[in-house]
Amino acid sequence: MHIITEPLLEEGLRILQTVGEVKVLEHPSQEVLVKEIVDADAIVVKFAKVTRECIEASKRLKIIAKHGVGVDNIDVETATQRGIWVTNVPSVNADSVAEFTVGLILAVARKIPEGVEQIKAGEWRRESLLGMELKGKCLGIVGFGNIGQRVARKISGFEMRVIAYDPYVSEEKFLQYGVELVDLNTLLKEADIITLHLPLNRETRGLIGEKELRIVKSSAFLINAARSEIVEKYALLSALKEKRLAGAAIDVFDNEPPSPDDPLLKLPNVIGTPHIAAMTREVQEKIVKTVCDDVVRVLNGQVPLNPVNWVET
Ligand SMILES: NC(=O)C1=CN([C@@H]2O[C@H](COP(=O)(O)OP(=O)(O)OC[C@H]3O[C@@H](n4cnc5c(N)ncnc54)[C@H](O)[C@@H]3O)[C@@H](O)[C@H]2O)C=CC1
Ligand SMILES: O=C(O)CCC(=O)C(=O)O
Repeated sequence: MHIITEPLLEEGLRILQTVGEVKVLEHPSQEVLVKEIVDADAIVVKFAKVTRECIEASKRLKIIAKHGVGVDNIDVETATQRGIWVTNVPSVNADSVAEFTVGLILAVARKIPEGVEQIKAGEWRRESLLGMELKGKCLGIVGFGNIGQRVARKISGFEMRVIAYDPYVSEEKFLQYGVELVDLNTLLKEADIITLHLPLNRETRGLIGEKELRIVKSSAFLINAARSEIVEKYALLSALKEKRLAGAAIDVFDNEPPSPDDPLLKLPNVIGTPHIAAMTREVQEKIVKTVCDDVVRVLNGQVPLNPVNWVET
């Protein structure tokens, strides 16, 4: 039996049904997931948390397949210890996320959502919507992997200076994209727009905190379409309230969906979107096939094509 924790395109169900019965749980609580995972051979997961408790409750689990890139909602360490494959779908959504990031940059720098709100409310207060031109400004990309590199490529027509920080990518890669490699402090100091494209893990949780937000220009904007917890929420709130940061565009929240009372969403200089950077028809159709194909491979005794862990034999 395989479990799916959120609704899946029909094509995915069809592929999974070739190797067994499929049970769709719609956004299960931890309690339900711990119970349902006991007899599952495979689990396909979008946002549900596959914790140590879940993994330890499972008796037959062979693969936890992430419908996306970031595996921060899966306890990969415990899965690895127990010989369970964890897979993801790298790079397939990178172009859509990069396109969306460019959209967020334009939206926040040019106050597009506020303009839309004004005109729908029958208002015409153009002077309150003075934006920032991108030409000649500096874009700072933190995390220069699949998405970060595509953001650099897609923004090139805007004639910005592009700098990036990523301690794990070779210098040649930055040269190839015409991007300056800098350290994090330099990036925070010099960027007019800072955009995050790195995974959430022990090293990156809270990477952008009080100290870092005190370095940024007060005219700068922060874009977060990576993971919320990379930025310390209360440090960000203070920076925005005290106008030490001009604005932020955020696609990811610590509790999704966020409460309508989330203090970040109450701020006029914050744009929020409901985790939709990868939500294009093209991406969703490709992801579902890749994620389910790896489930089939593992249940047929083969090695998956997109493992994020390894299993000692
Ligand atoms: N909002 C959304 O819908 C989506 C969000 N994401 C998030 O974006 C993240 C990045 O995705 P990809 O670019 O596809 O992943 P990727 O693995 O291709 O690139 C991530 C880059 O971050 C770098 N990195 C790791 N630790 C770092 C650190 N401490 N400082 C600076 N750089 C660091 C890595 O070296 C790598 O080059 C994902 O992990 C996921 O959390 C991904 C897809 C959709
Ligand atoms: O759109 C989705 O399903 C999740 C995208 C995401 O956050 C990821 O790929 O890590």
